[in-house]
Amino acid sequence: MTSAVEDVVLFASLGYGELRLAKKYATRDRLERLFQTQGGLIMVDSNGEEVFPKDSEAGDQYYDIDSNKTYTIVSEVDLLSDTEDDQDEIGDDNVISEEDYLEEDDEDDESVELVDDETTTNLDSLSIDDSVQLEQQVEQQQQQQVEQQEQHQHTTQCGHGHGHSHAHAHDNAHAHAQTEVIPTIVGNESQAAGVGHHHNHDDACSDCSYKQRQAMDAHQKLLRMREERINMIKELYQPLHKEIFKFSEDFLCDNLVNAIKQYKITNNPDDLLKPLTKLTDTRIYSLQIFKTDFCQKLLEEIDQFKNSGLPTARPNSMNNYGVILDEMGFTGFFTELRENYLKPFTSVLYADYNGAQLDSHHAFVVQYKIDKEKELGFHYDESDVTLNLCLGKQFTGGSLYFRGILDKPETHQEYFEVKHTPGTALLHIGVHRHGALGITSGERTNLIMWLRNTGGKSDVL
Ligand SMILES: O=C(O)CCC(=O)C(=O)O
Ligand SMILES: [Fe+2]
Repeated sequence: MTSAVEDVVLFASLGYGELRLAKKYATRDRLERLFQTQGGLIMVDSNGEEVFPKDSEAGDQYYDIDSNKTYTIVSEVDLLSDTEDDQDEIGDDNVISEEDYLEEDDEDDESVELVDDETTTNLDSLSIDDSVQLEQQVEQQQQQQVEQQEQHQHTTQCGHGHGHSHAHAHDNAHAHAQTEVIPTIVGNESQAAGVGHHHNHDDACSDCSYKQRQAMDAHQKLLRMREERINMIKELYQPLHKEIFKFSEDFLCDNLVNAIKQYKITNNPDDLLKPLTKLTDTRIYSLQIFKTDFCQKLLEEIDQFKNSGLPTARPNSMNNYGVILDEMGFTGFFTELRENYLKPFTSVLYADYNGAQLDSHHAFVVQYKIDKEKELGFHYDESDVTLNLCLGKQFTGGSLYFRGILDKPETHQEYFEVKHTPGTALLHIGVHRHGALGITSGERTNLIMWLRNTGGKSDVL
């Protein structure tokens, strides 16, 4: 079942995220389903040349592609319908511009206007009959992306690339400067496709503009893409530690479980909060959640999953090498953790940030390696409350830093650094602005849960 890591190919779609997938799974049929390319799929290599599938004896159509390279997947339907204007609209929610941000600061105005810095995709002149033109357009697109990435790296030195982070998000965290900086909101697929904040969007569809409907179509497509990945993983993944997929209280630290039990009897918040350490007045807390044995097994399971070559989407718009635990089959596990073991704490600590009304989560791991991605730029999360738990392995550096809560300007001068230690979790407000410093050796894997209130909407990405 395991395939060497070098068999993995990166498939980038225009506007619908990226997937890592082993070559052996990259059949035309599979890719059409994974990318929901209605009307046909066009694959283009990094030189802008179209790659055509070849029939195999078994009847599948494979591509002659190289491991560790990136190929762009284009849907013929998207080529026909996308326009530059539509793409301009996409990504509007992702970033706070410097001007707006400073204006907000100067005027002490709570409302932040969001503007678009996202790479725009100019596809309106494409015709599927004209493959030469297509190649040129995709090549141009790729070139633009490379340039944007370089620009981003020069301005932020955070090296995330892939056009989802933003050139305006200056990362001067290392300087510990007292000057104000601009965080990026880090989202997941919906952010990448520009349909972020859909859970706040009311359902008055008859009032929706054409562009809003398009964003909702994009959201539906992302949901179908996720469903395809989950189905494929369910069908083909062979777990290493089957037992950890089913939640058990035995995985949890005793004093966490005991505190919750005691609180249920006494209803005294002091009993509940005993296992927590308050780190700042801005409400960052640390606690132990899982026993070491569970953390170890989860790390091994993540390695097993990555080596399987099954489809792996980026866990958020800024980290390239993590995995989404929900897609691996852990949704039930984390729902139980959220409802029965985290919500008691978030209800008491973060009632003013929907802590008592959490009904959804996005659970994933971020990974940093010295020779790949070392750090995470300055941002805030697409969550109400975030849990950040260090699983391991061995590393130096990689501390998390916090610089005030987005909607509380009086806290913006904060600079607080926390060293990650395996087994320890942090709880913080989602819009508490933060980033991760570069690791200086080894490998770091953290489990992140973005905890949210969606108002009962189940189709949140
Ligand atoms: O690297 C970390 O520990 C932070 C990750 C994080 O902030 C995020 O994924 O939102
Ligand atoms: Fe974060």
